[in-house]
Amino acid sequence: MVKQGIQIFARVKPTKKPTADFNLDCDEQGASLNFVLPRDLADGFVNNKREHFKFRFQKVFGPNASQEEVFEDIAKPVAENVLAGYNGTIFAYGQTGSGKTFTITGGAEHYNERGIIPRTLSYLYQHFSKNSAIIYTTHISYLEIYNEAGYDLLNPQHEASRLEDLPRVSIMEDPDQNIHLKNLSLQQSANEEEALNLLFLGDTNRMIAETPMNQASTRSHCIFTIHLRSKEVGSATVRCSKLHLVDLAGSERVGKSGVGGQILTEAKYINLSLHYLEQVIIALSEKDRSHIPYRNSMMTSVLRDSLGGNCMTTMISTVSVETRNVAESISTCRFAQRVALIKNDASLNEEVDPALVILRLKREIQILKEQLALVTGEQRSDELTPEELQLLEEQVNLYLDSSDCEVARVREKECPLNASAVGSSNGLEEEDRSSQADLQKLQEMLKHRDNEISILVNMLKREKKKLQDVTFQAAKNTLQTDEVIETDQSNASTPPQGSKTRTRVADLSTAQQEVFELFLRDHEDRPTIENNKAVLQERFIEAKKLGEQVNQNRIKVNELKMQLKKRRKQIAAQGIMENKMEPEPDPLEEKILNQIEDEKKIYKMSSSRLKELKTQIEHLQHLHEKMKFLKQQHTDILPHDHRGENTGDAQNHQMFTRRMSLTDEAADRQERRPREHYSLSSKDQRAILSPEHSSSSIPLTGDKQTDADIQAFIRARHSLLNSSGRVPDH
Ligand SMILES: Nc1ncnc2c1ncn2[C@@H]1O[C@H](COP(=O)(O)OP(=O)(O)OP(=O)(O)O)[C@@H](O)[C@H]1O
Repeated sequence: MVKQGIQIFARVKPTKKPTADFNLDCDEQGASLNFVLPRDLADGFVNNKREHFKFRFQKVFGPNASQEEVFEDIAKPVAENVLAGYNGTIFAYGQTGSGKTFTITGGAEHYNERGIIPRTLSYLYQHFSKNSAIIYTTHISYLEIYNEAGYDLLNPQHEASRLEDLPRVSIMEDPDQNIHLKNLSLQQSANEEEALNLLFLGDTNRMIAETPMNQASTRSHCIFTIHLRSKEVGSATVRCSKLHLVDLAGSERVGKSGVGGQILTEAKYINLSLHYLEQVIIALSEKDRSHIPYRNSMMTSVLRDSLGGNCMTTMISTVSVETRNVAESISTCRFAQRVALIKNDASLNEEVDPALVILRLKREIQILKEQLALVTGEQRSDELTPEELQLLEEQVNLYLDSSDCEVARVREKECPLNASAVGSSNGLEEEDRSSQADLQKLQEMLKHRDNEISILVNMLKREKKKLQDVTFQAAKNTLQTDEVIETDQSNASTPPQGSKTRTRVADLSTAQQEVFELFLRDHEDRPTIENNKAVLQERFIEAKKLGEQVNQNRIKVNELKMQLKKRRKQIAAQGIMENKMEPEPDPLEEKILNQIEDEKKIYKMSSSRLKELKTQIEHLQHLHEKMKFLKQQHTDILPHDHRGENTGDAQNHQMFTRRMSLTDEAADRQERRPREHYSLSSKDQRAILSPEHSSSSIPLTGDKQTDADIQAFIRARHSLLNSSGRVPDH
């Protein structure tokens, strides 16, 4: 709020006639207007009439001051305040013919004679066009107060008609003592041209008459008002201000005006209303005056804000320095001095856009209705519209995204126990996510192992079949050999070649037996593999169950969390409704929190068991890897064994040797197996297979290719044993 006295200015009308003695003094504080009245000899030599008069103003405009100068110094600052959102008033006061209309509206002859109204309009519209960031709306009203009656000068239907035909304006007052003018039209003007047209229309309708002192005397008070509404783009705040530009009727005394008839009546009314104006001014300038008689006249009622109210007001005293008008001029200056004592309280007229306020209130009502329904448990009977559904979805997402931390913080302040529960449930979520990933990994691993096991079982089946074939072939060979022996025994002369053959047959028979034993032993591995497979399946089933359990836990915890949020919302809404500052402990909320804790315990147990299972499954996987490697070795050898079947004794022996090495390794792997059934002692085998052992000591077949194979096998075996840290005994 700005506390400001009414600014007073004086303007001296130029004159061609001889003038009274007056001068203007200017200093830093303003200017003063000095009058020197000549001593009237008719009053006698001895009289105490005052001869010197000095009046101070903000500024005094001499006879040569231009309209532009007056506008710049008086109207422009007021217009700027109006643009900033303050109310403003400029009123001209002076006797008839002193230049009030010339100053406010301007002369009719030259463009340069444009007065304050057209110049202010021009200034405002120029400002609007320069500031595109602010939206301005301008309305104009033009009120004439003639003989204490108000008329709307801007009614387009009554253009150039008689004053009586103009709409009558009446004053209404609301309980807050705000004045409203009924029937006064507000005409919107989008640009300067439209505003000037309105000014011209109003001026045409004004009551003008010829008086002895002014050929075109305005016989009424006229108030031209610019209503300004400004709003920054994107802002909800609106500024509304008014600028009253007032041209008062002449303030001369009736006796001096030299009029009669209707003009005399007018003069009386003018004098009366100016008298009331003076009374208001005196009342306002006096301290501790409780009652200000604004209601005495229409003019003071309308200008109520401008005089001692929410307005920045400026008065222009128009004076004539012609000798015959000096007394009136002094009277005008005296009046101005009193006006200068009045202090106004101008405040920024800012308000929130009513349309936006309505929108906001509607939203608030909707939210409150929803909260009420939530608290009272009232159900909506109608279905939600798609817009409502979308809005709800957005709100829920927004709440879930942003409110967790906020809620946690708020709850932490309210109850540390709750905060820890929320925090722990967040931790639970993280654990849950990592366990889910573990579970998935384990499931994949189990699937993989399962496939491997079935491949191994198939391989074992194939091997079994092949060994059966080999056994069958060996039995067949034995039968044939027996036949040969029998034939040899029946011959008296047995060549040395025959005894050699028998020895070979005996060797072959032993090799076949070893192969058979190997088959049996390999066959014995099957239960181990089957057992491992069964254990793996068991673990898999358990892991699957636990996975489901963990999932159930997670769903349950989420449900409980939703319940918790909903409950807290209800409690908060209830608190708002009942205006409770502190939230009371809620048993239901406690119950939900306990349930969350229980679920958390179950979850932790399941989670740790899943970890155990993971270790076990990894161990089993390791065993299977080992078995897979051994079986792979076995499978690689088998094709050579088959070659042995076809190529005779040497290949059979090679097969035997390889089988021996395999058996040896299998024996080491499976310590539980008895070694007695080997046809060669373990020591003998090692001696044979040791790399240090000279190649000549290894029983060779005589076939170059086969012998090379045997040597390569021995080297490979040795390097394998070395890499696994098992160096054979020497
Ligand atoms: N400063 C000025 N410069 C030139 N001419 C002026 C000046 N002031 C007034 N006049 C002229 O004096 C005449 C009377 O002025 P004006 O009509 O403005 O007086 P007024 O105070 O409005 O009188 P009324 O109260 O009777 O309406 C007009 O012809 C106007 O052009």
